[in-house]
Amino acid sequence: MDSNSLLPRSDSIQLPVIDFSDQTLKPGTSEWDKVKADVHKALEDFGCFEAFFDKVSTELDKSVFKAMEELFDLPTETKQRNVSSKPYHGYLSLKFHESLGIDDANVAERVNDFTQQIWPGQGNKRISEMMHVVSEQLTELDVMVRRMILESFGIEKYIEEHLNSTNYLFRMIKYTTPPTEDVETKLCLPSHTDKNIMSILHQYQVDGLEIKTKDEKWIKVKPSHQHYSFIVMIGDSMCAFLNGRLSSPYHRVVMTANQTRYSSALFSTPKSGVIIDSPEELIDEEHPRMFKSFEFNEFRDFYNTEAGFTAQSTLHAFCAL
Ligand SMILES: O=C(O)CCC(=O)C(=O)O
Ligand SMILES: [Fe+2]
Repeated sequence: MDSNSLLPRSDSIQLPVIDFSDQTLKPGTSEWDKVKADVHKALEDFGCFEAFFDKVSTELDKSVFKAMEELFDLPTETKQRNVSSKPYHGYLSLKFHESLGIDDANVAERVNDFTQQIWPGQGNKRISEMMHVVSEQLTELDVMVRRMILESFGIEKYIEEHLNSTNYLFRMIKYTTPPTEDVETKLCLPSHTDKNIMSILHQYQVDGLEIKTKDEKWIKVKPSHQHYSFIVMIGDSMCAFLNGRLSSPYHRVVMTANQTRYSSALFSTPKSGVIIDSPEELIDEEHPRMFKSFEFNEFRDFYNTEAGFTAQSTLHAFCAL
């Protein structure tokens, strides 16, 4: 892996690749500042990038994949025990995908609560431990990227408050290909922006993720099919916090291969009660305030209404001034 990389692979619309594998990558070093500049540029251009992060070992990656197969192979009634008081946090089954969620996935007891839901009374120590470890490791990537973003906007003083304002949801997703020859209708997950702060996506061998570029073109994301490859993406809450200086990209999942696709996502999400408000440093004549301040649950509740769900941009419809 090339630590200096911001590589458009193969052609000009490939997502930038940024390497976070260097163990010595620490705030204050020249390497950190270089990666930070790459992160800022990639997020300005695409709202996302591919990260190389080899802290997640190939063994762990394989085990997580096997555990996901094992979990999704369980009877529907068993999976339905994964309930949550928060929307989109428990078991969901839609036409061409189903997902399971672990809230506070970087906290060992909470991951244990998840396996206790699935296997009441006994849990599953092996799966709890691996899901906890992978979530903890990805949390480090989330923290590095968010630290770099705030530094790159000169708002370092908010870093600790910002990092403490979120928790982590780990979601596992299984997709099946719609039985049709028509690529257009092979849409497994419709176009959306993520509502949270940041998302770290990982897929297991089968492609399908597409991103809409600023000039409204859908591009297929072709991550390098390696255990250390992740797509890091801005969510609406980060866009609002940054007064729109970085945008959350529209993305969707379209599958053409007749295969089952597994993916996982670590979502940093504002904690209940946290008010998302742009710092005054990001508001000036050239950048007038774009969004009202809001509490995340209100925003998510709006998304669950007809108006919120069908809006061209839920964020703009909810809190444009
Ligand atoms: O499966 C993927 O690659 C994308 C998942 C996604 O966009 C989501 O869960 O919000
Ligand atoms: Fe998404």
